[in-house]
Amino acid sequence: MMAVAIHPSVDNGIKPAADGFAGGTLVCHCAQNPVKVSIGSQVLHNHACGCTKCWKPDGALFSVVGVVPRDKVDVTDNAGRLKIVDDKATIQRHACSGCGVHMYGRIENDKHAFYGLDFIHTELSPQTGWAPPGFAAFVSSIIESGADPANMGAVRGRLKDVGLEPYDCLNPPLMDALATQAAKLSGVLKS
Ligand SMILES: N[C@@H](CCC(=O)N[C@@H](CSCO)C(=O)NCC(=O)O)C(=O)O
Ligand SMILES: [Zn+2]
Ligand SMILES: [Zn+2]
Repeated sequence: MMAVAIHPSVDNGIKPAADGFAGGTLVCHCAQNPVKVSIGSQVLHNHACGCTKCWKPDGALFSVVGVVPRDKVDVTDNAGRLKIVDDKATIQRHACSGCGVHMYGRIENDKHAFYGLDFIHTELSPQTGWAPPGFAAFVSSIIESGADPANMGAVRGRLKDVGLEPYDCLNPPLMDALATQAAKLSGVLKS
């Protein structure tokens, strides 16, 4: 049986991070005058994401998305074409209105555990050396985009085979960070 396709950067062999790698340029898919975003940091918490909101390349079941400090994100070319996909979402995804690619996602709520971090897709960069995805998040959510529920065993099996532990939310460290922030905001945990 053919292996389940997850995402091109996973299916074609996950490439390791390069020591000392400190960023690159994200380029949208427009053939002319692409939007370009300069990233001055290695990516953190990179993961495969099955949610309905993260940008996926054509034919992929998952996106690959990670975070960088928002002050390391600089739109250098054609910023005027960026539009916010859903300004009510926690993560405001700035997409190219020409090709639809999401260039960065920003959290504007300064009480959010991940405030200060922008979400990016490193596959948009010609540079190599980005930290690869380390786990798979929101795996069950691919069903919301039309994936066959009967195929979930095969999908989770394939993710495990390539070393991406499947979770139906985020991984334990990130879920702990969200819960810690909730406990601090409610006063249960003194900060
Ligand atoms: N089942 C929903 C889940 C969507 C969801 O909660 N996505 C997460 C992860 S995105 C990157 O890891 C999230 O934090 N979303 C906030 C937002 O998207 O603004 C679905 O699939 O839609
Ligand atoms: Zn574009
Ligand atoms: Zn997502």
